[in-house]
Amino acid sequence: MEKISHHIDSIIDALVERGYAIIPSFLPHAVAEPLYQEASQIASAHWQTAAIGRAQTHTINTMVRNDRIIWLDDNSTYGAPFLNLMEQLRLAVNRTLFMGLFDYECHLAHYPKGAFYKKHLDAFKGKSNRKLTTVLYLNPKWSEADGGELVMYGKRGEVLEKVLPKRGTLVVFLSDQFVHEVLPSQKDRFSLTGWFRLNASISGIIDPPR
Ligand SMILES: O=C(O)CCC(=O)C(=O)O
Ligand SMILES: [Fe+2]
Repeated sequence: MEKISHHIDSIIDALVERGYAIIPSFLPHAVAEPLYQEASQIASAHWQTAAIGRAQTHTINTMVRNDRIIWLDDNSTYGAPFLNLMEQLRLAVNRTLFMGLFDYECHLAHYPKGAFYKKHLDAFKGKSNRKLTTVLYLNPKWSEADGGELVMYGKRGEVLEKVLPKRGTLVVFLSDQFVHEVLPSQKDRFSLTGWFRLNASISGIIDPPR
């Protein structure tokens, strides 16, 4: 508990300072292991091909990404402790940064050998209610030779960070600020990707009543 609130404080400090945070060993082994076991045992038929965009712009393009996903619902027993931590993060961000984060959506992602996700932004300014992205890695062992790094880019296209998808590492960033990509993975790569969102009715599509 002590450790988690300490992590949440460092995430908030890093968000204020540079718009993103990378916290190795954020998720305790006892929470990561059941999630990993669950994810790695789900039969391949249950995973859906990941799409790009939502609703009208929902398209499947395997040239851009070819990972596979499963949305996590609130009833997931193995997901509950993680969702609980994200709720603590949401409340702390709202309390200190007044971001007005309303809810959190999250999916498991499986990148089989050779899978990647080319450079993209998770949200376009004013066009999406996704405000803050989280990525949590579940792989018990990962080395540089396994590839699959998350690469984050700065405003001039420079590389800001290359993150190895090691178990327990949490990455948090402002969804409309950082272009990023997942380099081809040399082996099965499991993660949880989520987005804190504004209430859809106040995300710039419909003006709130005054
Ligand atoms: O798995 C990662 O490192 C990043 C995934 C990602 O960029 C996404 O799902 O939008
Ligand atoms: Fe992304």
